[in-house]
Amino acid sequence: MEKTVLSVENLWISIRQDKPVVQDISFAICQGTVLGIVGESGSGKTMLCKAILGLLQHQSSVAVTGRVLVNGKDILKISARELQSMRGNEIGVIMQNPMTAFNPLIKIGGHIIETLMAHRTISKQEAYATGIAMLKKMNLPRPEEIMNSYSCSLSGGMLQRIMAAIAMASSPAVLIADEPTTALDVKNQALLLDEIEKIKNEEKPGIVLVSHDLAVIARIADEVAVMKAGKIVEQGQIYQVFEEPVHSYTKELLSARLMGGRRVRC
Ligand SMILES: Nc1ncnc2c1ncn2[C@@H]1O[C@H](COP(=O)(O)OP(=O)(O)OP(=O)(O)O)[C@@H](O)[C@H]1O
Repeated sequence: MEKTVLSVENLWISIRQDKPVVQDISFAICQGTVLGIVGESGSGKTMLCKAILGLLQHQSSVAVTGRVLVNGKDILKISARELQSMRGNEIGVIMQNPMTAFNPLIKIGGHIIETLMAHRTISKQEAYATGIAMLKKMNLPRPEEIMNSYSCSLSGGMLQRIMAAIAMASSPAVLIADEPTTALDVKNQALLLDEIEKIKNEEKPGIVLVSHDLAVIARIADEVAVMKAGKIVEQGQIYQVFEEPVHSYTKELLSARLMGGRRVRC
């Protein structure tokens, strides 16, 4: 039996004492398993990801209760310093918009070397060589040229795969990917999904993958959770939920996808 790397228990999130935007969510993810999260806009998917990344509990307007255990450590209880070290070391992230993830004034090589040196005891030269190897592993062409480029001169698809490489630099136990393919064209979507599949099979993190695109979830995820209005309304193995949905909202979502013979986003 694979080890549980992420366990979310009875998570509630409220902003400014309004109605909770995440309500009593619980799930667990094992090593090498992908949990896909789907649901309507505003259902709380991104807030859930932010809570797992420990980005919410220190905000005065946000109340977070429950437990988020990464490798057994509760993200919601640890100090800001411990959290900083866990992010990058034990939790990696691929965000939706690669353009905003990189400082436009720092070369890609600078980002990669800084990340590697923050998490490993290595020299700048070793970090450079490791960076080149990481980019090669993500099937990025001409890695030396990429190291010497600024983000504005690279495509969104390339930046997204570079972000995936950086996220995996310290082999984190958990990878959070919130809408990683949304800003990409079909070809770059496929390339990024190839890389995420490779990461899943070779490095075996537990992956939370949020996507509006049910085809993306169907391709990569092992399990799926369907969110509506802050709650998980249905959860299970991908083939089970997609082939025999039980909740009316899941049925609606799946039928909407095929409406008019065209694929639509949920
Ligand atoms: N900073 C904020 N202040 C107030 N409300 C917020 C804030 N951020 C998010 N919300 C609210 O929290 C709820 C959940 O938002 P969230 O971004 O998690 O939804 P989502 O499922 O990721 O949506 P989408 O698919 O459109 O990205 C929404 O009702 C949203 O309006």
